[in-house]
Amino acid sequence: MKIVIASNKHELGKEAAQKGADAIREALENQGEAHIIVATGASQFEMLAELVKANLDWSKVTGFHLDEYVGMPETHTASFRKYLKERFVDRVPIKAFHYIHGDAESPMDECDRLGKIISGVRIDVAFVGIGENAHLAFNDPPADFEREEAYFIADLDKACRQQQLGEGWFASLEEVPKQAISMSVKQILKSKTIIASVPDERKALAVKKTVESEVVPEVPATALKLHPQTWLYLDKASASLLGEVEGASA
Ligand SMILES: N[C@@H]1[C@@H](O)[C@H](O)[C@@H](COP(=O)(O)O)O[C@@H]1O
Repeated sequence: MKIVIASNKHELGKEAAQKGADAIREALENQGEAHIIVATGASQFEMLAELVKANLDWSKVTGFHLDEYVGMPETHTASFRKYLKERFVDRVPIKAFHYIHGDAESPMDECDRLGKIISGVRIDVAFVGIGENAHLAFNDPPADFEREEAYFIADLDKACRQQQLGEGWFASLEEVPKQAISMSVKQILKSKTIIASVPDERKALAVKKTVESEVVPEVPATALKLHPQTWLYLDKASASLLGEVEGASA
């Protein structure tokens, strides 16, 4: 895992977006098309704001949605579809974007539908975040690193729901859904390049555990270390609890 420590979250956004755009460009040059995974959350704000400015042939890029709450209508302020639409999809002339319909009548069928679409597709870049509990998408601790399905229904525990509430997308804990449709760890790790954008002090402990612990299900984001092309973008605040990190560039 390569670690880059930027001076602040805006620089982080610029550097992560540039790395991602370069990887997309390379895929376009080599294969004539590119497939990407896009995450949501406050941690992706600056990166996405820069990525949409990248000079790329977006008409040859297809996107996949990382996770969404079960039962969530697209109009809700916390909807990840709404977020992706407003901050990414509507801002670039992208070929296609495969949203997770959290409010599908059968969430299981929705997982199967998306699983069929993504299976066999070469994913060039996955843009992800890491939660305060070190989750990856909604692979909460302890995460199942061996899960084969591309998408699954995750039960969200109180700690996870509390974190979502803390970010300000919901008015009360009762409003935070108890389930989500999430991409699996295995599916995320199939991506050729993984770009994890993780700014802010509230992530400092999760970052420390991710970097310093062994690869363990109790710290889901440690799975990123199994991948040879993971780039972890931090700012000074999220890196503040790290000891001397070998190979980190400031
Ligand atoms: N499940 C989502 C993930 O897709 C996101 O990458 C991560 C970090 O979120 P945030 O950036 O809001 O801290 O946790 C959220 O809850």
